[in-house]
Amino acid sequence: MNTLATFIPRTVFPTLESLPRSYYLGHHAAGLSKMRTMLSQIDLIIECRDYRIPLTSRNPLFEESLAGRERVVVYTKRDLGGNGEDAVKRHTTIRHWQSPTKTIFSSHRSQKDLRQILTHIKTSSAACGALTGSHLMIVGMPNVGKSSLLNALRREGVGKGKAAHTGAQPGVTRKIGTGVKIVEADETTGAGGVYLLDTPGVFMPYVPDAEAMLKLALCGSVKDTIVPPFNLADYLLFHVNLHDPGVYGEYCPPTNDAAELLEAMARKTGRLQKGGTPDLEATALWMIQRWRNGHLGTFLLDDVSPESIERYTSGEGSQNSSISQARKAGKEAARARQRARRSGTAAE
Ligand SMILES: Nc1nc2c(ncn2[C@@H]2O[C@H](COP(=O)(O)OP(=O)(O)OP(=O)(O)O)[C@@H](O)[C@H]2O)c(=O)[nH]1
Repeated sequence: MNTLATFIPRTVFPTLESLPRSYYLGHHAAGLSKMRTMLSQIDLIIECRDYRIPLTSRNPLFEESLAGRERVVVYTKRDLGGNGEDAVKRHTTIRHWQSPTKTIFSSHRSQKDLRQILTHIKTSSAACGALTGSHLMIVGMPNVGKSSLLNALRREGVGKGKAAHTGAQPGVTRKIGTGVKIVEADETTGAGGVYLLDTPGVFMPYVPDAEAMLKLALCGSVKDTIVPPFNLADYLLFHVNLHDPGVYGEYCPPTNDAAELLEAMARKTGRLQKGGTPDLEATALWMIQRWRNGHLGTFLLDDVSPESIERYTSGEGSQNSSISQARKAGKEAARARQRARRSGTAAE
């Protein structure tokens, strides 16, 4: 019997209440505060979000802290989200949601996408008419692809090489750099050049639910040690099965059991511990990396429909109150640690 035809994937993933829900680091807060002080010199903000999680990778902090500047939203890593009719429909839905803010879907390797971003930048810069040039800032969650986009825009715009470091783990950029030229000045029109400022990725103070944390972790927005790799691989398997369980056919038949798949992968790829026991954690990390590189199917983790956007936006109020609750809880925990240190009972 064809197991692929009879296989029934899970339609619900269990809530993992014990997962950490915060990852707001010192350099995130410092970066955001510096961005705020520089805002008056900025003509346009490029806000990057991850195409695979268009709703979940929106950081409300950017709305709150960087308001009052023109903005363009760029959904990065579009190549990892799949194409076809579904993509056209979802782009329309997202654009409608973001309207009147300009929204662009991009892959850092697509010349067409880069040109579209550059055209928008040039139009917007011409409108602000600064002879000394215009200054842009690129912001977004950690690992969303800001530095890669900056390098790609520079390559496409002025034909120059890499200016910013990039990497597969979050937190490669920790400080705001100096402006990098991405468009030359135009002597015929008198328009100045366009300079883009890279910034450190900023995580949200508090993630609204455990599933959102799994999505952010899977897309690489938090370090791979924060959420147990087995949970991440299990959540990934849940999504892979909903799209095409055939993609892991070389390892095992369709399954809802992450341990079964990981064990088969470990044996086939030689990820074994002493005594030949499969190393499930190392294999989970390898499986996640394969998906991040587009090898286990290309699809979104967020549901994008007018209804899900409505649910997301109606939950924003509670999200903002969770942010203030998280801040209060953070301050209270710091005070408790201080009291414990003073009384000599600290147990950190
Ligand atoms: N497939 C694909 N990968 C991308 C794209 N953009 C970036 N990446 C990859 O995503 C990872 C993170 O990219 P970075 O540019 O370092 O991300 P960042 O937002 O600057 O990261 P922080 O330093 O944490 O702020 C790297 O492994 C990039 O190669 C894209 O459009 N498509």
